Amino acid sequence: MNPIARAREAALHHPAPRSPAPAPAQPAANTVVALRGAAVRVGGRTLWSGVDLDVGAGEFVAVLGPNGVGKSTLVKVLLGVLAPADGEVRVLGERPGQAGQRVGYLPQRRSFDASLRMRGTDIVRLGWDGDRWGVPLPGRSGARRKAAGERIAEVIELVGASAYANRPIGQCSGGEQQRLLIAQALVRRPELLLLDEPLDSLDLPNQAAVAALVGRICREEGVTVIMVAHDVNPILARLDRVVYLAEGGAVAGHPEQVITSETLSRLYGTPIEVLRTSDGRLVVVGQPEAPALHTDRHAVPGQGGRSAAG
Ligand SMILES: Nc1ncnc2c1ncn2[C@@H]1O[C@H](COP(=O)(O)OP(=O)(O)OP(=O)(O)O)[C@@H](O)[C@H]1O
Repeated sequence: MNPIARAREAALHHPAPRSPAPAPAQPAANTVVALRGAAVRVGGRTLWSGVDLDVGAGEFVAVLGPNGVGKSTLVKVLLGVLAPADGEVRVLGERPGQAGQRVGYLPQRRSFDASLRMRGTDIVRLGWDGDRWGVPLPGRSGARRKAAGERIAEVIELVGASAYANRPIGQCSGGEQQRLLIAQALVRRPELLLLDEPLDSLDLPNQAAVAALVGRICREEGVTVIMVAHDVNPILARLDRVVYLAEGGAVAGHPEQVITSETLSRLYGTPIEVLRTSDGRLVVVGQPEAPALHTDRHAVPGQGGRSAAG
């Protein structure tokens, strides 16, 4: 039986699993993110439900799925910006939004006007004291300023941005801007870093460079990373696990186990084919779009499904 026929057979006869395996009742001690039976609703529509997920300390996890399935919305739930409609969500042992600076966040791509005079260091500094702009610091403000300056320089060095950090941000390339924004998210030494499509809009060399940087931050700095990704390939070799979201739930596990024709066909209830190119890249064919009107900034005109995993 060919892969499509096998997938169709599996999709017809085995309903999509709501979770990859029976979840433990309580998260393990080193669990950074835990979801139990979580569901999310926006605009009166349930995006996903019955999601069980554990992310352990120091893991590098990608959140994948078709456009509009609710990947960014998962990040908003973890940030505490949006309450889950059902189930339980814990971030660093607390309710979402309660862990403060222990969580760093890089939103979906922002572009800077070429004429913006703010320097890279100013952008990084916003991550340190952006919430206190204009408010004089009480007491030992000189010592605090010095500590802030040292940490900002340290994190700029960490992301390899020292050479251009004093340049106006609008004159930095997309990859340089992204490194500085990652530095901004890291400046308060978060234990968990939430990155929403940080590789989007970057050319291939910059995707590889930023992927390597995030992998290094995870391995060497011990930061747990959850990255929403449109294409898994640039980070595939560095990932501990992937989470594929679907309307009916989620599947999490090692990329080799999850990104398969059988698993994705079962999850989405429709035949999906996963192909591996000669250079090891994964290509997902036939992945459905979310069942709602959605402005699809990733769509390629004339294609029925995505041509890259994610
Ligand atoms: N506040 C809101 N009110 C109504 N609908 C919303 C709201 N926020 C998000 N949505 C919708 O929810 C769906 C999921 O959005 P989300 O941005 O999480 O998807 P995504 O998987 O990250 O998509 P993409 O890959 O295109 O970035 C989309 O259809 C979006 O239009």
